Order: sequence, then C-alpha cells, then structure tokens
Amino acid sequence: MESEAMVVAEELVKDYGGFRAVDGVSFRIARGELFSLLGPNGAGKTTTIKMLSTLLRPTSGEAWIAGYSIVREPGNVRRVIGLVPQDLTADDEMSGWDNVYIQARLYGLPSSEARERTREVLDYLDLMEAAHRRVATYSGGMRRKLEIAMSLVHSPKVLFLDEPTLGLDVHSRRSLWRYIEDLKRSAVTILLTTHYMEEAEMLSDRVAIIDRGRIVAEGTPEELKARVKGETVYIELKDPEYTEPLVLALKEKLGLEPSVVEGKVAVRVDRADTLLPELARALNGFPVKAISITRATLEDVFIELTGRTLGGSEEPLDPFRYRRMIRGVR
Ligand SMILES: Nc1ncnc2c1ncn2[C@@H]1O[C@H](COP(=O)(O)OP(=O)(O)OP(=O)(O)O)[C@@H](O)[C@H]1O
Repeated sequence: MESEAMVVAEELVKDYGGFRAVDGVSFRIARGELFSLLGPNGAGKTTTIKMLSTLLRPTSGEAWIAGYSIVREPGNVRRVIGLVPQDLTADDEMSGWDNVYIQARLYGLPSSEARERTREVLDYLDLMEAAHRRVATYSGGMRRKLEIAMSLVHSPKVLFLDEPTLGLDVHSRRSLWRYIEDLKRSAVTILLTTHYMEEAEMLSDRVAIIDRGRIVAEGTPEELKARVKGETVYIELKDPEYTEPLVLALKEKLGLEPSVVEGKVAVRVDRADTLLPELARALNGFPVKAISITRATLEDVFIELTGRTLGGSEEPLDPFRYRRMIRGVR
C-alpha cells in the first residue's frame, strides 16, 4: 500500500440478499485529499461509506483506512475515522454541548480534554452561542454542523461525510461548503458522497462517478468535464423574427448546425473562444440581445456516461436533448 494513501478500497462488493448494491468498487484517497462519490439516489454511496466505516461487512473485497483493514481491524479503523451519516444522530433533547461532550467521552478522552475539544469544535463550527440550547431548537444547517462537530471531536484522520448538505436550503448549503473547505486545509482526508454536482465540483480534488454500484469514471472535476467535448454558445435576439434567418446564416456562412433552445439560437462547438471572431462577423446586422457560453458540467458527464440524470430518473434519456434542457434552464 502507498504510504500516502489514507483510504484504499479494493473491489468492494455488497449484496443485500440477491441484490448487488455495490459491485466491485475500488479507489484510493491520498492524505489530505477530498474525494467525492457522485451519483444518484440508490447508486451505492451510503453502502460504500457504511462498509468503509465498519458499519457493514463487505460481501467481498477489502479496504484499508490509515493502513487498518476494515475486515480484520475494525476497532482500529473506528478510532481513526469520523462519520457524519445521512440520518442525524444527535439527541434532540440534549444541548449541542452535551451531544459533543458525550461523543468525546465515548472516544475515551479524559474529562478536561473532552471539554477542551468540545469547545474547540463547537467554536470552529460557530456553534458556541447555541451550545447550551436543546438541539430540538436548531435549524437544519445547525444540526448538520453539530453532526460535523461530533464527528471531529476525537481528531479523526479520515472523515466520511454522507450527503452532508442533503435537504438544506441553498444558503445553508453554501455556508456548510465553507466549513468543508476549511477542513480540507486542516489536512483531514475526506470522503464525501453527494448527488449534487455543484457540490462535487466545488469541493473535490477528485471525483468518482458511481452508478448502480459501479464507478463509471474517476478524475479531477476538470478531467471529467474534459470527457464531454465542447461548449455551447447561446445567442439571444431582441426580435424572435430573426431566429430562423440567423439559423440559416450560421449554417451557410460558418457551416454550423445551430438549434433553437428556449427561443435562443444554440451552437455546440469544440471551443467557443476561437469561434467568437467569426461569429461576431456573422452576427453583423442581427439584433443581438445577449451571447452566453456554457461549458460542460459534471451532470453532463454523468448523462453522457449513463444516459440518465443525477436526479435518479430510471428513464433512459437522449443525452444531447437532456444536455440542452439542462443548459437551457441555467
Ligand atoms: N438494508 C438494505 N436492504 C436491501 N437493500 C438495500 C439496503 N440498503 C440499501 N439497499 C439498496 O441498495 C442500493 C444502494 O443503496 P445506497 O443507500 O447505498 O445508495 P446511495 O447511493 O447512498 O443512495 P441514497 O443517497 O439514496 O442513500 C439501493 O438500491 C438501495 O435500495
């Protein structure tokens, strides 16, 4: 095993009865890296995290966390990991402080150190002001932060975050992202699962796209997006009467194959920047209101690979049509 790899998963398989939820998943996460499993509901993300955090025994395969085998050394694994599960675990009737403090004591920290760490992690997550209130009075975002505080109190080397922003509003999600980015700087190794592509794109050093229990692609967000070639240039006109003439002009003058998406003329090209000078000439005389360029997103990569969206629809879709729909609404 590489000394720098803090998480190594090799051919992990999990069957629930006759159903294979995780089907031979392998990856490595280097020390201090944030690695995301991105996939729709039911892809096998939670099951993978449960195996790595020793809550579920794999049907076959192995994994090592900080060098400890999840199969043969589960006790050692538990000491070096922190887990923020999807189902929140804090006791609603107790204060935030007590939840974190009890967690610290459960990890064997002596009382004075447990108090110190409780204060540190609550402070870090900006929860000190609310520390002595019952958790029942916390907002959704505060609850998630409390779960993170609980998972950090024993200074884990590896942190598992299972859909950490699920169900949060946009504001709370963005605020939580800032804490996760901060954690990255503190050299904790993080495995995050999500079905929000912006989240994976924003936070991850590397992403594995998971679908139906299998990793279908892996790389940095940039590498993955480079798999979906091209960009789309949208031209919005002040007067819709010119839409068809513009489509014709772009076909004839530039040999392009434009389509019309939500009233805008859309052109898919390898590189928009090199097209712009010619495009500007071709647009001369047309009443242009706006020109926008969109690049591929991780959602496009998922659609390209699976024909489905991250929303988890089981309906196979025409990838190009769907890509256009998604771009159209952004
Ligand atoms: N205890 C179980 N018994 C039977 N099937 C299960 C069990 N737990 C999960 N599954 C199934 O295994 C598959 C993977 O589930 P898992 O929870 O790992 O997916 P996920 O990617 O984390 O999705 P979600 O974000 O919805 O939790 C799903 O089809 C799910 O229905």
